[in-house]
Amino acid sequence: MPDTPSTPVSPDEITALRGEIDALDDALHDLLMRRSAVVGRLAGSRAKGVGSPLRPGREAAVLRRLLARHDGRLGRERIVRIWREIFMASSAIQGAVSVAVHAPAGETRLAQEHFGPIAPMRVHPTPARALAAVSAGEASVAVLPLPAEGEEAATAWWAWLDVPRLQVVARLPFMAATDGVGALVVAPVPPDPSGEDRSLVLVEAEARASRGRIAQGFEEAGFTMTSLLLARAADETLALAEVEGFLGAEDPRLAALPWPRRTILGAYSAPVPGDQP
Ligand SMILES: C=C(O[C@@H]1C=C(C(=O)O)C=C[C@H]1O)C(=O)O
Repeated sequence: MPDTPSTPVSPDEITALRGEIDALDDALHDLLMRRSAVVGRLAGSRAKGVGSPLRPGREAAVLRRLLARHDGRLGRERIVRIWREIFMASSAIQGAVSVAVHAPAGETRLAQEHFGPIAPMRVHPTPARALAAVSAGEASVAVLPLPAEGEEAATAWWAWLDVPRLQVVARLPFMAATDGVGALVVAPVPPDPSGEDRSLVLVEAEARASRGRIAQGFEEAGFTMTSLLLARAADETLALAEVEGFLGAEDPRLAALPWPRRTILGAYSAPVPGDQP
């Protein structure tokens, strides 16, 4: 409910308040122009090398820092929305970003919220087609459904992701959602750490390995697991674990897993709490 002022505001006061807003808009606009000039220097410095301009981990770190200092009447979710637009405007300065989506459960909305309404977006009938568009350079990223329990190992996109050429770099939405819809972003570049991350590890376990046994394997190797899902095939069980932290290929815990085939599919920022209802 909007607040209703207890005393009426005089026309003079309204004019003064609007004048204050105009001055603030000018200041915001000046800052946005200055910010884009700095982004342009970063892009021109070659510090970022070639390839995708997107740094999902850096974006998450910026947002987390701002949310930690946030105060006042703007909702936290609004701050995320405003900065998503700023990030995408900055990315556009550094190179075009286009999105290939496979969206059986409303993932297109998540993709639009994350990459903005201006980024070219194409919906593909299968995850494989969306990934092929990224491989062919037709799209910068693919947005794919979250892995789900009980998927067929033969068709689950995450079971056949061509890592390290393609990797999971972000999880949508950035702010924890209550409707349960989520998506993963796959890019032809490695993820970058945000400071508070989770990684995806795929292992190939024995055909009849129990969930408890697999979870125990991860725990005994020293991982803190946040989720585990299984895809059964005739001759093996594929297990996808989401674990705490940004995992490097040299992490000794990987070598401590009791299965010879283990692959890091990528990493992303841990979801940030949303607005309190
Ligand atoms: C400016 C950069 O590039 C992009 C834009 C960002 C921004 O506007 O802050 C942050 C991360 C990148 O997606 C950067 O790498 O820092």
